[in-house]
Amino acid sequence: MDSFIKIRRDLHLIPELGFQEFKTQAYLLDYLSSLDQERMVIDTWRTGIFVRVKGLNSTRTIGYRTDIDGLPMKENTGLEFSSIHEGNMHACGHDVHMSIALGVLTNLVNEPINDDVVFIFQPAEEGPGGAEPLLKSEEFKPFKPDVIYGLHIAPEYPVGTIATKPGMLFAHTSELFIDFHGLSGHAAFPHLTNDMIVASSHFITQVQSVVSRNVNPLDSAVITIGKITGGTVQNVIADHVRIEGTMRALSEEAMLKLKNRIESLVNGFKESFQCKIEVDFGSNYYGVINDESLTNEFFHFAKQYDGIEAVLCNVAMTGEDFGYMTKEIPGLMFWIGVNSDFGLHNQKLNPDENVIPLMIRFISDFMKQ
Ligand SMILES: CC(=O)N[C@@H](CCC[C@H](N)C(=O)O)C(=O)O
Repeated sequence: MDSFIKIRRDLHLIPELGFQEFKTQAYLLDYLSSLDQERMVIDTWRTGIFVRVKGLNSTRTIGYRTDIDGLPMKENTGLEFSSIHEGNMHACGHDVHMSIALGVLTNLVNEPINDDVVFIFQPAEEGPGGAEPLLKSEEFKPFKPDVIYGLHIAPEYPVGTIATKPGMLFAHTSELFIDFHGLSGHAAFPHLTNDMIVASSHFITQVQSVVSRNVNPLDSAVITIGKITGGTVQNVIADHVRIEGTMRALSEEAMLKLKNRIESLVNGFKESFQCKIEVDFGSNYYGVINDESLTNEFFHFAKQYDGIEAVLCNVAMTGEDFGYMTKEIPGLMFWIGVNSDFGLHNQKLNPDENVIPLMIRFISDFMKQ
């Protein structure tokens, strides 16, 4: 088996949530210790790692970022190397991202190019967001690159396809947590209680009209509620419901509109349901905006590369805190096809591992050119 497919499987076994990637960090550091130390400068930041691979005659520093965290989801792939961390899964491909990063890094240590290349193993992409604090950290300062690249697996494309576009690739995002507090009591005496299941259900229905009625139809946005918790038993009225979701928008104005409308809806609901409601917008990611000239140069290279099909894609409503990096540093993110019947954040996501050696070769060659 290809050694980087083996690494992907090892990492797939041990998915960890944001800022708890201790075993993952230890695994990565252990692998790095097996390479020629003369060529590398390594530092850690929380559960992340920075590695500078020294070039032969460097005039600039190229950055390459991979995310390293998993999701709080139970895996259902049936794979022999399924997660041994019950309730956590690499369901967004960060195991594949890491193994590709290690492969490219290894190639550049063994066959250095002129420029320095900084590899960023970034924690907490799925939440609460590692990129923003990482960029502000003291540890990052000596590693800051002049340009930055990152990739993301795309289940819907075949292996060998690369998709990206200049300008906005991923949306602005904001998490959404809302707690409804009422009064519990006997199911038979609703008039003596304040039922938060009824209040929150109305809210969930009404919040959908924010996108359809308040956002300019030419300016896309999404509000998704992914989790509801509340109540204790079928015949007790619930005094607390928590809804958890995420909002996506293609402009900062539209995101502000979503937040303002939610605040006003909440104020109305407090009045109409006579309850206490707390809103928390959690972590917010800036949209991923690809640098035009880096994208064109990359596209030009990919178009003539044997075994790669480069396609222009549409902007996606996915979020990525790589957006904080492209805000500060000219950068490019691209999708890589992994041909899975099940999509991102699905319990059965099963990327085709042939993408790993192919992308290691392609990205190493891109850096070498
Ligand atoms: C690529 C991808 O799937 N990213 C995540 C980022 C989540 C950000 C945050 N936790 C949120 O839910 O808003 C995504 O869900 O798009």
